[in-house]
Amino acid sequence: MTTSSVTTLLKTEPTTLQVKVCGMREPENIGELVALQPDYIGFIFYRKSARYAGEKLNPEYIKHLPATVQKVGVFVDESLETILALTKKFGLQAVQLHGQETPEFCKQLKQAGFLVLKAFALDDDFDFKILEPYEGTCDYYLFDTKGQQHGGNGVTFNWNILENYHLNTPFFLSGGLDLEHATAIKTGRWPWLRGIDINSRFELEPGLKNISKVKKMLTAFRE
Ligand SMILES: O=C(O)c1ccccc1NCC(=O)[C@H](O)[C@H](O)COP(=O)(O)O
Repeated sequence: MTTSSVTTLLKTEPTTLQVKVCGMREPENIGELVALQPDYIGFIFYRKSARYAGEKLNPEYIKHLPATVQKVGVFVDESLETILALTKKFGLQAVQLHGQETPEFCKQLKQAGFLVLKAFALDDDFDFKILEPYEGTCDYYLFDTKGQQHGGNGVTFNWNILENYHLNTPFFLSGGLDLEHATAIKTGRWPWLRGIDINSRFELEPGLKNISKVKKMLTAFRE
């Protein structure tokens, strides 16, 4: 098989979209979510977030969640030292970076064995060229909506901008996703889309998810 046919295969082969549920912190709520077997569960370690999980999480409880769900720590311009300490404390397999983290920083975490999602805040003027130095330094990009907060703004961006995506790193779609978007996302207009990230549109209050609503989204992506 030639390099170009491998590339074509990789870009067009249908894949099941993965689902990440972000902003969890209440033990019972976490237990109910994990029972639904999402692909990823996200804990926010950014103090200014309304979903900051930090001290609320019991490290032993989080460490021993079933291995079927990958645990993601969400950080904003945090030091490498702190990220490494928190991943160890809570047994996290993945890190999601929502600040101005450099390609070198992402690479260090990837080389340390973590799955790395680098988030970018998109608006209509976003230039995907700025992602070029990040190629090969992270596992996924996470395309979120540019807003007042570093994340969790609850607003979608104009997905038409994704037509300009020209790189080779698969990405997660994020930013204000709700049940009503499931069909449009699944129609698969974006060859490099590998998953979705849901958060505030599935909350009863910040940090507490509406489990039956999350279940509907998971079902929509698995049928
Ligand atoms: O959710 C937050 O409060 C948050 C704060 C700072 C950095 C990241 C944050 N969330 C990260 C996520 O992965 C969210 O799911 C993503 O931003 C989308 O959130 P939403 O627009 O509420 O669906």
